[in-house]
Amino acid sequence: MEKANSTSGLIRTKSDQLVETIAAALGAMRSSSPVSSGEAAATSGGGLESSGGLSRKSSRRLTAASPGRSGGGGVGKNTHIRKSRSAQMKFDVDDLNSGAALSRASSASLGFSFSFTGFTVPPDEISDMKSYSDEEIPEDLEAGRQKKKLQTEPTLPIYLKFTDVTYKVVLKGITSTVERDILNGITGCVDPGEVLALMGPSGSGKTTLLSLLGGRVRDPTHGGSITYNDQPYSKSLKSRIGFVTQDDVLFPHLTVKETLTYAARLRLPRRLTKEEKDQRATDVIYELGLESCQDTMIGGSFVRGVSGGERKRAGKTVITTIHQPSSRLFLKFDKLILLGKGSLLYFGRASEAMVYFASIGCSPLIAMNPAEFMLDLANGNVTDISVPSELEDKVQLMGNSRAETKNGKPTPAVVQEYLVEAYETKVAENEKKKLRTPLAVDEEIKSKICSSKREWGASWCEQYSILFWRGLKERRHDYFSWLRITQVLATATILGLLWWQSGSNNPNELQDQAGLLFFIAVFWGFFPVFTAIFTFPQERAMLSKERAADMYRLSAYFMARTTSDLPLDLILPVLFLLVVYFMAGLRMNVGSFFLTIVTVFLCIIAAQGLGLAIGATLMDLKRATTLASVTVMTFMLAGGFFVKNVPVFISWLRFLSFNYHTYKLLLKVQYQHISHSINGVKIDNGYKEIGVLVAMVIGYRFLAYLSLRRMKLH
Ligand SMILES: Nc1ncnc2c1ncn2[C@@H]1O[C@H](COP(=O)(O)OP(=O)(O)OP(=O)(O)O)[C@@H](O)[C@H]1O
Repeated sequence: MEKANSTSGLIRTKSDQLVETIAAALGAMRSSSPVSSGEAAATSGGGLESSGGLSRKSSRRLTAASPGRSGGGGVGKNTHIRKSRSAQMKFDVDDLNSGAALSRASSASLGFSFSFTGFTVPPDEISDMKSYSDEEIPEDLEAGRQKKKLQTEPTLPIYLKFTDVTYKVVLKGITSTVERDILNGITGCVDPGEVLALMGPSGSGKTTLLSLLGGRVRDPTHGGSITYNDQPYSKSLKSRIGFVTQDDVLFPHLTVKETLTYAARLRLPRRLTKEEKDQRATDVIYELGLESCQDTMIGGSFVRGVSGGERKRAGKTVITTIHQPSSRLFLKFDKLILLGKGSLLYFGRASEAMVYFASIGCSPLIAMNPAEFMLDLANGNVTDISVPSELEDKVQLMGNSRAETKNGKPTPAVVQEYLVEAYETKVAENEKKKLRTPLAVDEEIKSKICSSKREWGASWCEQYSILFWRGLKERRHDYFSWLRITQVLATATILGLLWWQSGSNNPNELQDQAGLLFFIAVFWGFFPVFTAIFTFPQERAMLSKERAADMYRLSAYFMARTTSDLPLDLILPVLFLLVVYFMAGLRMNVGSFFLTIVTVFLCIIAAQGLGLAIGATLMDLKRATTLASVTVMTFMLAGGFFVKNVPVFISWLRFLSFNYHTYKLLLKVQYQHISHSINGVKIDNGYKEIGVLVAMVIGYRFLAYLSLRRMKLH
């Protein structure tokens, strides 16, 4: 009993925290302009949605709450599942202007038809949700204007059925391996225009079920059947499913408008023109009341959500997890699934749930919100709940044993057992029978689900260009980072002063200059590796989210991401060499200067390739930086400056070193007219070095691409 109480206590605490978070966010937003925890619009699960209510999330990683997860947590192997918690509330114009409405952009109003959403505990005082019919146009009463009705694409209706869904994880210990059942045969269905709420105590399996239904866990360990319009999951569904996760990732440096516009351009059907897509994004901004903050950057943290009512207007199929809805909100749900320890305690119309529990002898003894009542039941906490005579008999029969707790009430395990059994015997078979009846839907609708053809919102070139510009915009601050420019210029100046007007007239002077050239080869081989390492691990969550929704091809993303930094990669070494070259008095002719720039540029993009490959392969910054530092150091040592008489068995190492090839090329550019060998390094025609560097530029990138291809989407 104590356990049960503490669980519901936890839920209440979350609710309280949420109220505080929202209050704080609203307060902050009224006075500030940057979009932070409450002011922006989201594209999640790859789409956009307008809504009539406000949703908010209070972020919590599933891993934090769910013991027994391995690594970063998740379901099955390494699959990460995060969950969204948001609150639905009625908001006023003030809230809108302050950006409170930003959290309502989710997955579908740009025409996507299937949404899985996570909601959090909506505080009773503020939660309310109005459901709209397709014909209704929500009126912004306080602003005294009628909101423009959002134009949306015709929605493909999706009837989702799931029968006997089971899921287990294999927990590998040091000595033994145990299988743990997470879901034990869950059956239910949800139709277009309906909202199905998943409820249950923490750890009851809501997120796991949500992820399975959303096609996010393609794991052979799940059993039972999940069909969409009577068809199994297919790739074509990817772009039709919006999946709003707890810590939805967005680019913090993009503005609200940019975020929505890029999402619209990538996700809306190809038959729409760019202008029409942009217009749709603008409509969503107005619909959400985000006009005042459309040009504000999203910032670090962000809240989002969706309104079930608005989704209904779009005819979408919605599944959401929710912890503790208010009575009013609870009654707005069409269907409800109540889970307890992975078992189904109730599936059916939300409005009939109380009647069902009364029919099996469980009713509240005090006035209680239905959601609270059901969570207490699912937790096995029957303190204020009447229990059927069967259970009472059990307590009496067993005295102080298994069935009884201190105050004469059955234990949570017994309550749970009773509820599962009651559902199995009274309802389950009937529901399964209903689900076996084939749907009376058009063959065309069915075939759309079956099609394994993916529908891209834009051609490869368009995807490339959208992602290229999005990348440039997102990183515009890094791009013109004065810190980076100062770092490069300061290093260049110090080098220029140390090698001030150095000559190449005698071996000593040559030796000195060779030292400078080697440093240049090391400097421009070192930094690019370490900056490139961050590229993919940092964007992993975004990439994973957008790829799971089939927003673009990986190759388009990869090309855009690896080329959008190139202009800066050229600007910085040019600035550097302009300072060093002339201060140090290197070979004064245009050709040599130009070739030096080209050589350094080749070195940079080869080194970047290595960084990208390491980052993409390991996807873990700590491990990646460790590996990179060892590699870069090895390449530097094998670079031909520090040690000349390398033992034969290890001499091959220098051919892997971009520092070595760059150094050789720089020596050639400077001294080919003076000598055939400088400082122990032979000067030849340089083709081999160029060839090797070009091979590194391409080869490392190819490796990075392959690693990304293998990356699991979640
Ligand atoms: N990959 C996994 N390895 C081990 N245990 C797992 C794994 N995935 C889920 N579980 C366990 O399965 C149970 C159900 O997890 P799930 O996240 O689906 O619950 P939930 O109802 O969404 O919980 P919450 O409301 O706290 O987010 C938890 O006890 C969790 O620890």
